[in-house]
Amino acid sequence: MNEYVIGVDLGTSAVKVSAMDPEGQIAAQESYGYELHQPHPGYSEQDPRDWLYGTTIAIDRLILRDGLKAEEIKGISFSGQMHGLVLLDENGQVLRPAMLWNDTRTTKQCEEIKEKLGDKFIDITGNRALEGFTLPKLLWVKENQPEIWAKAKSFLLPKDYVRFIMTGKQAIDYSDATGTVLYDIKKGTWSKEICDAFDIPMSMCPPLMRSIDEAGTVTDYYSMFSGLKKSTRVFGGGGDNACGAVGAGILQPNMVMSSIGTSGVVLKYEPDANVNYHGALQYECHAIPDTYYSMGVTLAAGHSLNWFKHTFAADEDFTAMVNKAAERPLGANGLLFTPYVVGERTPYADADIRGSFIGVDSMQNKYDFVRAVIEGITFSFRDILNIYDQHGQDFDTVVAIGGGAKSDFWLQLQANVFNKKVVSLTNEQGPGLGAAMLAAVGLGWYDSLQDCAKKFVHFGKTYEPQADAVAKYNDLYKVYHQVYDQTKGLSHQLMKLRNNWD
Ligand SMILES: Nc1ncnc2c1ncn2[C@@H]1O[C@H](COP(=O)(O)OP(=O)(O)O)[C@@H](O)[C@H]1O
Ligand SMILES: O=C(CO)[C@@H](O)[C@H](O)COP(=O)(O)O
Repeated sequence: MNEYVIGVDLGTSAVKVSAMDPEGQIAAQESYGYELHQPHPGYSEQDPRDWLYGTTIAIDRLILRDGLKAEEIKGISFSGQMHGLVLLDENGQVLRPAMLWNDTRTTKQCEEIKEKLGDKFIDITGNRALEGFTLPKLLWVKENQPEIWAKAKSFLLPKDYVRFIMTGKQAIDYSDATGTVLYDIKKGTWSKEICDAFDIPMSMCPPLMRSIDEAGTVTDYYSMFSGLKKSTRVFGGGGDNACGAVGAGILQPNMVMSSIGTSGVVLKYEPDANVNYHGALQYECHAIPDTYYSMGVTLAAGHSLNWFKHTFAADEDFTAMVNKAAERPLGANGLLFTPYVVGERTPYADADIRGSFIGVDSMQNKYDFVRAVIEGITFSFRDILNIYDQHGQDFDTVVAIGGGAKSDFWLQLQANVFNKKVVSLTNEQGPGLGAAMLAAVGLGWYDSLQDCAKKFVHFGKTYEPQADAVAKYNDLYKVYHQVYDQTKGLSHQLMKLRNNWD
């Protein structure tokens, strides 16, 4: 009989499920998309039931369309969009739409946290309080929706909610727990000091577990409507960036990951909890037991390109559009784009900054704009790489993952903008591969994630920096780097007007 694990990648635009065999071969993949709701500037919400239905339909398709037998599915694990708040009542019912990682309505709550705990907050959590994180969202609900807060008994993060419905048990893994900023990264427990400071009952924080540990098996109820066997073992899983790093083989400090999904991430493996970036980068527990990672986040990486396409090139094929942009000259005929279309996180934690096109010229065409968007997103990653440089962190290889790594042109562009060797993966599935690896190790198919990576992770093409392009991008980046400071005041004024007129 064949045996498979399923990696569920619960992303922002869609859920993708990948069935893998013990040799690391993909047996089948399915996905299911869902809506993102942005009812006001800064708001970003999804209905947790959409994640549940999407995941169940995608798994069903593995069985019904792709011919996997339910009894062959031995284990499931998850990669989830991080930080999103799913608030539950005493019966485990969802109390309001989930507030997502790119929801930036919580600036006031972040300031309150900073005022109350200052640098101590960074010492405890390894992070600054930023709008996207879970604690500020809890405080926002407490302040603005007291009738909902009164009913709230626990919270979960997105993938934990899906796992809860599958297994009937509430839990959160360490990698996602760090992203709540309610977690003491050095002690490895929920922080009583932070819960007490903001009057969050510790009983709301779910039990903690390791990413490779078993959370339970499939309940009668979920088995009945999903078609999965009750014996299928369900493992903790991790935040999407931790899983992305596992699936990209980022298992040692000389490698970094660059991920272009809805968000953009530059991530570095860290062996212990003591490296101090003073909150300039996020610091999180890894999905690999007892290790960590640091990262910087561009809030709208793929999202900027998606926005542009939906708004100005809705009928075009994505790949064809990117290929036409590749034919435009380097620097897009003098057009520069900053990808702050939903605000920014790293290096500028600024919910009110907005994007700009600088250098618009009547001789440019649509594909110059596409090229400028792609170049601008990549420059925002260089802003993050600068922080590593400033802290004396060196590395030689960038492993590229995410939707953006589907394009040869964008991979070469990354090598040229970063002036580093960029490596792609042969089976680019993003964090879903990492999630499947967590289940494979949880089942005991491998002793460790490092062992599993030898079979599951395959590096593909290498993109070397091209000297001429590197020099030109260095010059362009110097201009890009000034745009934030020079547009900040204007963006803030516009946001104020918008809010007043709302
Ligand atoms: N063919 C392509 N070439 C370049 N970029 C692409 C291509 N297809 C998708 N993308 C980008 O990848 C992003 C989706 O990446 P993905 O890793 O699937 O996101 P998420 O996990 O956040 O849902 C899209 O926002 C889009 O900008
Ligand atoms: O907020 C973060 C990391 O801190 C994001 O990376 C989210 O985890 C969402 O990721 P994608 O949907 O882009 O994969």
